[in-house]
Amino acid sequence: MFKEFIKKWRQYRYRFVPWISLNLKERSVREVKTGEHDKIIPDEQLVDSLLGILHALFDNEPSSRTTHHLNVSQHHEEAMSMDEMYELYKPRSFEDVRSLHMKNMEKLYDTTGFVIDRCPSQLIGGGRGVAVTRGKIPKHSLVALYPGTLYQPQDPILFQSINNPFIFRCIDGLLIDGNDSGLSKFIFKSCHGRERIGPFYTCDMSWLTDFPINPLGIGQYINNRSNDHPANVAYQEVDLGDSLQFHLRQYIPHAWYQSPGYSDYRCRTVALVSLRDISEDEELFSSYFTVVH
Ligand SMILES: C[S@@+](CC[C@H](N)C(=O)[O-])C[C@H]1O[C@@H](n2cnc3c(N)ncnc32)[C@H](O)[C@@H]1O
Repeated sequence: MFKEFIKKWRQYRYRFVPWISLNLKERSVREVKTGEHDKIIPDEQLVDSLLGILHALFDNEPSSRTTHHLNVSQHHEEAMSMDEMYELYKPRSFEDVRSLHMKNMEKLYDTTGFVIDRCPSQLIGGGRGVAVTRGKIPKHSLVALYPGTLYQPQDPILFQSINNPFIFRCIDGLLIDGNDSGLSKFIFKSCHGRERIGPFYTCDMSWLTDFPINPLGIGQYINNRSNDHPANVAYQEVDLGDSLQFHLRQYIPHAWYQSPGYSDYRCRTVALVSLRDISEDEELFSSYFTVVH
C-alpha cells in the first residue's frame, strides 16, 4: 500500500511541481538578490524629480513664509522674536490645508503634467485605489510616495501592525507604517510634533487626511496587481540625505519612530515609479509580492 503511494507520488510530483513554479514565475515578482538593488531608474534621477516637485510646492506657500524660511535655512536669519515666528508658522487650519492641497494639485499638474488622487477601485472588494485623474504619466516617472512612520527593524510595532494592511517592508528590514487611522495615526502625529524644530515642522502630517499638501503622498492606497490589471508602477526605495534642504522637509510624509537626532538626518522614502506610459483615468497597480533572496 505504502509502496503504491510512493510510486504514484513519484509520477505526480513532477506534474504538479513545475505547474506550481510556472504559476509563480507568471507573477510579476519584485525579486531582489542579496547585495543587489532593484532600481527602475537611477536614484539621482528620482531624487531630482522629487526635489523639483518639492521646490514647486514651496513656491505655493505665502511669500512671508518662504522668504523667512529660506533665510533661516541659508543661515541668514532675520531678527524676529519667537512670538512673531510662531505667529508666522502657526499650524494651518483645516480650511488652509484644504485650499493648499487644491493649489498644490494644480502645481503638480503644471510641474509634471499629471495629477493622481484616491478613488473607488475598479477591483471587486478593492476599496479605494489611486488613479490618474488628469493628464498622463510618462514611463519611468516618479508617480507617488509611500508615506508613513519609519521603523528600524528593532523597533516595536506589534500593536500597530494588528489588522493593518499598510505596513511596507523595505529590502533592509526597515518598515513603513502607512496607515492613516487608529494607533498608527496617533503615533505619526506624535512623532511629527516631537521632530519640530522651534516653529518649523520637519515632516508633513497632512497625508493622514484627505487633503495631503504633498499630493504625491498617497502611494499606500495603490492596490495590488491582478491577472486583469498588471502592474503599471513599482516601488523604488531611496534614501534622501543631504540633498533635502531644510525648508523642503515640511513636505516629506515620513517621521522616524525613534528620533535619529538632528545631526544625523537621513530619510528613507519609497517612491512609486511608472513602468510604462499611463493615461488619464487609468488606475495604478503595483506588485505587493516581493522576493528577497
Ligand atoms: C495597502 S491597502 C490598499 C488600499 C485599500 N484598497 C483601501 O481601500 O484601504 C491593501 C488592501 O487593499 C485591498 N486590495 C489590494 N489589492 C487588491 C486586489 N488586487 N484585489 C482586492 N483587494 C485588494 C486588500 O484589502 C488589501 O488588504
